[in-house]
Amino acid sequence: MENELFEAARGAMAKAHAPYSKFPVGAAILAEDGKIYTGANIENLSFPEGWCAETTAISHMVMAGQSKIVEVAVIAEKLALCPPCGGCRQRLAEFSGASTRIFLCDETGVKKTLSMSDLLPHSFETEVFG
Ligand SMILES: O=c1ccn([C@H]2C[C@H](O)[C@@H](CO)O2)c(=O)[nH]1
Ligand SMILES: [Zn+2]
Repeated sequence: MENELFEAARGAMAKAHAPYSKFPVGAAILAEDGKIYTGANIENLSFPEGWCAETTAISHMVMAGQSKIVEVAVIAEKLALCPPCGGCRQRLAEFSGASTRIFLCDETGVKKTLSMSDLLPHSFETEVFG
């Protein structure tokens, strides 16, 4: 599944809209239903209005009715590895467990595997919202 997720993330990266940063990113999420949901970064001329590949993939997963992430793969065209940004770590954590695996890929495959708790230790938790 690791390899399938890598291929899906790479395919998603090809759809990035990143004319400003020229930094295409692709993400693929394996959800509880066994399906893969993909995303790419989508930038905007008004720079802060763009968003990340992981965020697009989460949107696709949620709109398909899924709320549990099993595994994630992320790939960028121009970096050896592309660990999710802080905001995406928080968004991924919303639908993950501490041991959910995140595969950091380059163009040849999975290069590093981290857990959600590696990426976001001491994450925000509260019982205030039930
Ligand atoms: O984990 C990351 C980090 C960055 N980006 C995007 C945001 C922006 O479009 C470009 C450069 O930061 O890469 C992602 O999609 N995911
Ligand atoms: Zn991000």
